[in-house]
Amino acid sequence: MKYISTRGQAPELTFEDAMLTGLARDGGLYVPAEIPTMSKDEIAALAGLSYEEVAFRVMRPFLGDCFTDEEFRGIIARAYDGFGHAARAPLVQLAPNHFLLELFHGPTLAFKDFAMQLIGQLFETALKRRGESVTIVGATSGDTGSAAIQAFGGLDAVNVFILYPHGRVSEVQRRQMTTPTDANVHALAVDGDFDDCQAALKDMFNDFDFRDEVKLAGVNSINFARVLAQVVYYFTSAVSLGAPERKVSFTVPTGNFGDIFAGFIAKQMGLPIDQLVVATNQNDILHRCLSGQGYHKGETIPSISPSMDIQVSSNFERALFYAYGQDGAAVAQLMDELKTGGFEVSQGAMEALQEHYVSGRCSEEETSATIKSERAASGELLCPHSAIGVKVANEQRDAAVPMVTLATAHPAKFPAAVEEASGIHPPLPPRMADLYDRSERVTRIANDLTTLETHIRKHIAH
Ligand SMILES: Cc1ncc(COP(=O)(O)O)c(C=O)c1O
Ligand SMILES: N[C@@H](CCOP(=O)(O)O)C(=O)O
Repeated sequence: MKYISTRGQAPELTFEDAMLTGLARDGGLYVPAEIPTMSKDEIAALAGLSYEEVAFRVMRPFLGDCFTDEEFRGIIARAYDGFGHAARAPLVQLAPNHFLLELFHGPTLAFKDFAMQLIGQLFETALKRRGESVTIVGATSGDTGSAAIQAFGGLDAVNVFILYPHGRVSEVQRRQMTTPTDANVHALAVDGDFDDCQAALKDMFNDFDFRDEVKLAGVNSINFARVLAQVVYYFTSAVSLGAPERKVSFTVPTGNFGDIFAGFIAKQMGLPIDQLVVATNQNDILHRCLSGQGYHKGETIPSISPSMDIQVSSNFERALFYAYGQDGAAVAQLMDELKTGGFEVSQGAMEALQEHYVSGRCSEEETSATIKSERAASGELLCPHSAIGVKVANEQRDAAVPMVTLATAHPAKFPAAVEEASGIHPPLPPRMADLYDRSERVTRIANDLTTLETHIRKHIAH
């Protein structure tokens, strides 16, 4: 099993090397050279299995011979052991044929834990075997950072630096990043927005001297292992609703396009997915693009769903790669045009995108109204991101096909917005009830590559 870059100019790597490499050296993202498939019988056989067993069967073919079966089973078991729900990703019914997939029962209360807990264990196993260490730098709009700090905090072979946009994450998200006491994790509050943080991260990967000196690694969804772990819950939920005999649709609150792209991978593997619905907030570049208006950056407007305040959606590059028939040169050209503002999608590629994805947008008012109305209708208290999913799903869905909307975070991560909309203050789970009492450790830092790299070098050394 080999991994290739979306820009076609980087060396082909094994799963483990691609995982430890992060961004490809040509600036692209790694994808499997061929997507493994599962037969109808293999999918049907997943019914009734534990989340961990489904995870093993779905992900195993992507790993090649990098990990033994025994190693991989142990990794999966440890990854999901700390989840607060026996089903890991339970489905609840909102309305006839509309279901919510609760992805917020992990240690930091967001879907990121599904992948981050797994890759924490994968990194630890691989690095120990190799006798190597790495420097992880991550960019976050709030949830990736807290999940990474939780998963990698205290591990011997990694230093972790998380760049988050100063003043643009919720207080719970910030505290989850700034209160852990492990000496190997560092929260950096960058003067800028999430796109600035993600651009700085990619610039570090493209600065080969720095990259090689600090042994840079990435745990954002630029890392295919992150996406792979998220494929699993498409299978568990679809199978519990009757797949492979029955088609199932999914609506995904979307920002960096990693979660919905995991749905695309599940579909390519053979899972009978009808619609994959991209739900955006007011930062709706993806919705505009999928509606045929080209991909053009605008200003990021802060919203009550801050984790989705994104303009440059990293994994959209992977979607474009497949839409352009795996033409790395065409993707490289589009990404060059993006540096100066945006690009148009060719007619053929647009048709290919629209074959797989539909989209919708949700305004701030509609987000709040959905939190309120869904609480009244089904009793479910949604976080703002999940509310965006529910609103767009209701607009797009075919009543005859089961729709699964992904609930990507716990409402307690965004208490102000949820309380304002519903009048209900969502409490933090007991295990983190003292979050507001813990002291914070954070460095405020300029959005400047040299400053960031200097800071990282200095703190690795110490
Ligand atoms: C709570 C929440 N919902 C949705 C998203 C969007 O997911 P993706 O970036 O994979 O599109 C994010 C951030 O990525 C998030 O943190
Ligand atoms: N919403 C994300 C943004 C980064 O996404 P990733 O999937 O590429 O890590 C966040 O919470 O940080």
